[in-house]
Amino acid sequence: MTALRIGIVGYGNLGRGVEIAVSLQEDMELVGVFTRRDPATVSTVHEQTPVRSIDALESMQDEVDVLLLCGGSKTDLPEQTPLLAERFTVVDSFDTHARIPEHFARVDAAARVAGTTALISTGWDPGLFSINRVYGEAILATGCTYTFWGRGLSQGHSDALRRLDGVAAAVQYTIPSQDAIARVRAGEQPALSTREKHTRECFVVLEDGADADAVREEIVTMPHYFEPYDTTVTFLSAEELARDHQGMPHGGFVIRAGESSPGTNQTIEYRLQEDSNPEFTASVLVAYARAAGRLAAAGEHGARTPFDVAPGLLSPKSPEQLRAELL
Ligand SMILES: NC(=O)C1=CN([C@@H]2O[C@H](COP(=O)(O)OP(=O)(O)OC[C@H]3O[C@@H](n4cnc5c(N)ncnc54)[C@H](OP(=O)(O)O)[C@@H]3O)[C@@H](O)[C@H]2O)C=CC1
Ligand SMILES: N[C@@H](C[C@H]1CC(C(=O)O)=NO1)C(=O)O
Repeated sequence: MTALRIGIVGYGNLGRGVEIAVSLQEDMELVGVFTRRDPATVSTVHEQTPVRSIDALESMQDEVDVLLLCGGSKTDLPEQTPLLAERFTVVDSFDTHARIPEHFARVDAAARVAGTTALISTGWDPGLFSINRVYGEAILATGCTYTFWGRGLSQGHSDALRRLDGVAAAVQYTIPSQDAIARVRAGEQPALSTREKHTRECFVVLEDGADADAVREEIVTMPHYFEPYDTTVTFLSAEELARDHQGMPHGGFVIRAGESSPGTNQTIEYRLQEDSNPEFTASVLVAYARAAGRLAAAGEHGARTPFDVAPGLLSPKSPEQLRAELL
């Protein structure tokens, strides 16, 4: 069987994770990394991984089956996904939840005209957690659904910080409210506002001459990312960031607490615990790359979300093997 030829667009935490994840797949091969920076300045996990300018994609349409787009959701993917969907089958991890409908529409328009396949918002949230929220609400029609993240490093929120003028480097940790979790687990089915479920802690290295108060204000008022939350901002040196904030663990869980009949309680829970958020997310993207290749081969054109992708398409096993081994 011909290996699925994968291209990585954008080489940061997620791109590095995809490079590793692809190397573990027997049915895939990595064509290379495509970056907006000078390729000579980008060092990869595996020294044999080719690194090219993103411009090289212009002439490589016939050399890549699926592009995995590893740019940031704040500013990269809104531009890159629809543009690259004009010529390639693409998979992204777009995670600005409030903007997913508009992202879907733009990518879908490009992919339909081009006759390509585009899977958007794959990952774990949006992604695996989204799927479990749908399962929960479809199965337990009466009930409440809750999502809690962390304590861990959100890549999307960290990326959003790094895009601000005056910010040289930054990370963001998401902290769930233990009181909110306790109330949910006690079966209260509480109505919880966004602010009551999580707080956000930002650690920011300023560029020389940057105005700390102005940066702080930009952060805490940032729509969708920080404005709906109680957010703290701590400024530190590049040395402190490198010393104290290297790991990228994360995780969380989705709970659907409901009733199948009055007084008969049912609970569905799906939990993730990640030593490395980027490596886990990359593993999800690579599984969806397999699905995207199959959907493209079947002539399924346009944009799709994880809601639209049958689980079996993610597996390297054949439908016959799945029925025999995992059903
Ligand atoms: N759906 C989900 O569950 C999840 C989604 N995500 C998404 O993944 C996105 C990417 O996260 P992450 O990989 O951590 O972001 P990074 O900031 O590490 O990388 C984003 C882009 O920035 C560029 N870049 C990386 N390093 C440098 C550098 N040293 N100097 C200049 N540019 C650089 C790269 O593009 P280039 O090579 O072209 O310069 C890269 O693609 C997040 O924004 C988030 O939206 C993440 C986790 C979970
Ligand atoms: N998209 C998130 C994945 C999860 C984590 C998260 C958060 O901490 O706010 N929201 O969704 C990420 O970029 O890490």
